[in-house]
Amino acid sequence: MQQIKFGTDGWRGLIAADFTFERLALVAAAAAQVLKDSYGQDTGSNTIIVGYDRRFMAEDFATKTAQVVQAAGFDVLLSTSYAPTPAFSWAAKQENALGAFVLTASHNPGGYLGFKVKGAFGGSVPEEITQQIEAKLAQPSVTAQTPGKIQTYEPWQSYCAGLRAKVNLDSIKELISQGKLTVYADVMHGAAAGGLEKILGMPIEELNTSRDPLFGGGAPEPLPRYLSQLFRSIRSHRRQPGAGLAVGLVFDGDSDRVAAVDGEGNFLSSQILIPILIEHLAERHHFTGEIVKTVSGSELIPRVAQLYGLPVYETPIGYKYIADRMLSAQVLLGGEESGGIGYGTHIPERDALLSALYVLEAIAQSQMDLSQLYRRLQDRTGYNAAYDRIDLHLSGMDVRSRLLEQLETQPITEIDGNSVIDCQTTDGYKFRLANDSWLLIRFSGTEPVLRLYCEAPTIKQVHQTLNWAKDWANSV
Ligand SMILES: O=P(O)(O)OC[C@H]1O[C@H](O)[C@H](O)[C@@H](O)[C@@H]1O
Repeated sequence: MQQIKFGTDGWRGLIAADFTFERLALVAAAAAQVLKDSYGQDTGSNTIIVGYDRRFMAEDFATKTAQVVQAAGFDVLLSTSYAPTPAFSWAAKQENALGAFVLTASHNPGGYLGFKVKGAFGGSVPEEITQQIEAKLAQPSVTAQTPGKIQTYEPWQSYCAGLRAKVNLDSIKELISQGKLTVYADVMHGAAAGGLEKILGMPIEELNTSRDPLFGGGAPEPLPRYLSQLFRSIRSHRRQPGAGLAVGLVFDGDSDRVAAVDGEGNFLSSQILIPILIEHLAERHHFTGEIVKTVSGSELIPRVAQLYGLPVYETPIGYKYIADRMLSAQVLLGGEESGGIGYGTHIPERDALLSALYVLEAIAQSQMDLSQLYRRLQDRTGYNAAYDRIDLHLSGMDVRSRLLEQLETQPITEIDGNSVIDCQTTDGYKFRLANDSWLLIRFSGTEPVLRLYCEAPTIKQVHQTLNWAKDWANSV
């Protein structure tokens, strides 16, 4: 059995092996107490929201959580259905609660469940708080003399109303109802199911809608290898005579990560969506504020920010760092490579449905396909680059130590024949190369993998550099 440890966002574990009712009870009781100590004074609240996604027995684990939290003397608002994680972060803030516990393992495969802790401010709690929770696990749980109350909570209504208020839905709905735009939403069997239709109030083409706790044998992660049905749908749309614009929007298992497929059938990760969204929000909404990116974010992000005179702030990888910045500075948008994008107009939290709505608004108001919007940005900035990432599975912690030692003691000065001109160590090792490219070598904080990220002028160069890095890692 693995030790209970909070990773980049929450505690995750294999159902029945690590993630059991018994261990969940310990974590929930400790986390409730820590939320009270951290946010009790400011909120004057004694309430915790408990939400869940569509994973195997997620609602049962949520009910167990609610019972434990109630027994510890807290009032609970227990969700009446699955909903996106950001809906529960939103609820924590709207209901002036101490925070929210969300039973979700996000984009991980079906064998996993997890416990995310959101604070009263409406986002993931910082590391100090998860460390306090871990420290409390060793102490015996307190049972209050007077248990709290459990009430039910409908999570969609307030959340959808909040999102509707942020976008011009009419322009989107008009285009859809005139047959000029077809919207495909791949909800990957996850918690975004039904979301866009609820917000738009009209049918769209939703894929992988059914609840499938095994996620079709894959994982609910917005990566091209899991999106074959979406690619097929867009291809067959293109073959229809007089087909209008089309877009595929992709949501991970708990709807905090987003990706898209353009009308030409190209996959657009958040590396491309973030620049498109910055342009849209700065150009058409006239929003200002800082752009927050992580070290793995595309170089196109600062180039587009520069077009609008927007300052850029860079953090290590993990949305918690972006959320922290959103709490202390005026941020327009904070986004990361893995698909999480959040907005200063909303909560300090990634929100895939809001991102999808802004993408739809950009298409509706420009009447352009995402591929055209991307190409135009490349022209405007003069920056054309390709990007990819590979994850290498590590056989054990000793491999990790060996690689780290190698990186520290034998600095890399040349990569596949290109000299290294700079090495940044904010998070992992980021090498800038003489041929206008960069390679980031970094250990994941959530899985036993070494991540290799690369951006270079052509996809061929990207793959050459990644192959070099793979060989380097395998040779150590
Ligand atoms: O690369 P990793 O350390 O595995 O992190 C990958 C991702 O994990 C979680 O989903 C975090 O909430 C994200 O902020 C982070 O980007």
